[in-house]
Amino acid sequence: MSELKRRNKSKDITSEKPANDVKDPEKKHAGATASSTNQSIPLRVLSRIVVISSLLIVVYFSSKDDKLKTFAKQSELLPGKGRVVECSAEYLKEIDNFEGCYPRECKRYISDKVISAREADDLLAIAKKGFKLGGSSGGASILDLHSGALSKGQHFVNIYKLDEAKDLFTENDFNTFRVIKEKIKYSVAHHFGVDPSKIYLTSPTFFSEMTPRKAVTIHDEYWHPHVDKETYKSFHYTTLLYLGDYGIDFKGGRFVFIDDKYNSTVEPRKGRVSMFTSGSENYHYVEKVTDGVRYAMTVAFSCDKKYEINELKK
Ligand SMILES: O=C(O)CCC(=O)C(=O)O
Ligand SMILES: [Fe+2]
Repeated sequence: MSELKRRNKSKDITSEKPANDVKDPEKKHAGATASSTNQSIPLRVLSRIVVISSLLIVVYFSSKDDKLKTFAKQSELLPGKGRVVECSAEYLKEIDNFEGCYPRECKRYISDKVISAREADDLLAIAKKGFKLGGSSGGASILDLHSGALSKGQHFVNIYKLDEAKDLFTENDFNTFRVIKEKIKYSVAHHFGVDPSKIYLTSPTFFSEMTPRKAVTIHDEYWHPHVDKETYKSFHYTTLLYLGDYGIDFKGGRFVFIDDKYNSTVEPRKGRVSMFTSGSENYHYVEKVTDGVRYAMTVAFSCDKKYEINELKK
């Protein structure tokens, strides 16, 4: 912009010069002077228009930045931070069918106190063991320990059917998963005011691995805005457990809640749990990862017992 201003300024000076520069009186007939003065007025106006428009452009873009607010920073240790949002009508209508599962309020809630960094590391080690045997050819892979689904190339394989995976996961691994899942479940029940025996672990519950690699199939395109309830029918409460740190282990990859006035970002932090009602009140997306590898676990709960999945067992 300063370059624009500088150029406009120099245009102004050039346009005024003939009017003031009366060194050769012979050339300075009244008509000639009048005509250069007339010319200088529109140029001055024009230059002001250019300056004002440039200012408006700057204001527009900086106000766009204001529409993105950080809700949870990676560098802060949050005991708990929530924001209440108005439940969508469809969500309430559906959830009304399930006794004990109706939330006190719809919201998103972030806590760094539910799961420790040590527990997150233990889970990460389990996830990495699995991902070693697969990996999408595009930027996003998943591993679902319940169904066995593992991204491999452009498809999915069942990890439990791979010879190399026979003794990959130990009883201890499954116990680690179960303990963490239970802690998350009780935390959801507590923060949404629902009966813990009335929310059921549901599918898909999975580890995700996101990289800057170019997407090859639609499954690699994790950055599209979506409503979880529409993507995954059985979801009523979504939780995300982050297994790495934004800005340290990877760049990009912030989680973004899309709201009317402004969007709110959650910066992943190891052990951070984000929980929210899965209706359209919590429309969201994940920014593209631009560097490093981002690991997280999606754990979801349904109010509908028919969507309950079994505990992990050896
Ligand atoms: O990993 C995340 O932060 C969010 C993933 C997500 O939106 C989903 O699994 O539905
Ligand atoms: Fe989602």
